[in-house]
Amino acid sequence: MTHEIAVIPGDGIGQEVTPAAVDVLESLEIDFEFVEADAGDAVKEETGEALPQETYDLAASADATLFGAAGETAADVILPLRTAVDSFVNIRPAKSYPGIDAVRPETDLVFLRENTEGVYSGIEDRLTQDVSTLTRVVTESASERLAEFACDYVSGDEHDGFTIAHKANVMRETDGLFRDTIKSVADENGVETDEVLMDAFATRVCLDPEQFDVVVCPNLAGDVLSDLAAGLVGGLGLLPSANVGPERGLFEPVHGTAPDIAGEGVANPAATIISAAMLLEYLGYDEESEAVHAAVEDTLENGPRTPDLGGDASTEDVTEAIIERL
Ligand SMILES: NC(=O)C1=CN([C@@H]2O[C@H](COP(=O)(O)OP(=O)(O)OC[C@H]3O[C@@H](n4cnc5c(N)ncnc54)[C@H](O)[C@@H]3O)[C@@H](O)[C@H]2O)C=CC1
Ligand SMILES: CC(C)CC(=O)C(=O)O
Repeated sequence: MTHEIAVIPGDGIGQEVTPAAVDVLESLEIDFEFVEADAGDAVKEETGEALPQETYDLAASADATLFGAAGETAADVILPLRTAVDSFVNIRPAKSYPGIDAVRPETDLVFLRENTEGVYSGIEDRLTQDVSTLTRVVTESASERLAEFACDYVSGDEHDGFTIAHKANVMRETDGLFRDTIKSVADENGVETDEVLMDAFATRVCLDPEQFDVVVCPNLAGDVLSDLAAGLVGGLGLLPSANVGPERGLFEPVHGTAPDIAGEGVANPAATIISAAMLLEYLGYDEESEAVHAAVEDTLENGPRTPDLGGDASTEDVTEAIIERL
């Protein structure tokens, strides 16, 4: 069966790391049909639209989407694309790798980030010159859907329940509803949970990441805390993500367009290639997914490495090394 994969490189290093991940997927003998589409700052400059309707429609109908990054228009691109695939959870693993210089080499975390609401709902107003407001939306139904996914995710021997990170001591109604709903679904499913205030989490995870495993968070907290975890493991070039919906998924590195290195051919492709491994797993290619993870891990450990990891290799060198190992 052919799977249609939408490929949306976007801007900056998205144009470098996305083709690298497609090369890796193409090197596997899987019947994928890749369809490329535009989104981001460059297409907005040309056409006036950051997310052309045909790109949205492609993501909404493809079996899976591989996305790179968008620049200033990121919110106008990635948020609707996440909606296009009905992805209610953003899975963000943050782990350190042997051979990589990391602040906390013992880190092995997975963030399950609520992906549809919170402060990302886009309800913002400028009431007067002096006053602007933002409405934060939290629903029981979205929290339940995330909790059910989290319960499923931790079933099996690998995990002992999950941690809920929130700020319900201040945002009593919104984070209170989030925390209470998730806890109640977990209790019904016999899944163990603990909870932590997200500010305390930020300190504790830096001091001792091993006390955490799977962390369920509201949307913005998941974004910020996973970037923080990137700092513990060696940088944003290592953090992949999967936006998962019931029928489709969108896979993207956590990083942005990296304007400081864009165009130099030295962006670390690991985050996007690991995102492609998550895409393979989502579509049921478990063996191929494991092989890609293993090839990336071996390359990270033994080189070549891009400059962000202390090496002097190019994006292309690293991609070729991963493909050779495959
Ligand atoms: N999902 C998306 O499309 C996102 C887009 N952005 C956009 O990207 C632009 C730049 O944002 P920044 O805050 O600078 O974040 P960024 O993630 O683009 O870069 C932060 C730092 O990490 C480094 N970095 C990131 N990815 C790397 C990689 N693969 N290899 C080596 N080094 C890497 C960059 O060189 C930079 O020093 C902004 O316009 C922002 O709106 C930011 C985050 C996510
Ligand atoms: C620029 C944002 C819309 C992208 C981002 O950082 C995220 O939500 O993952």
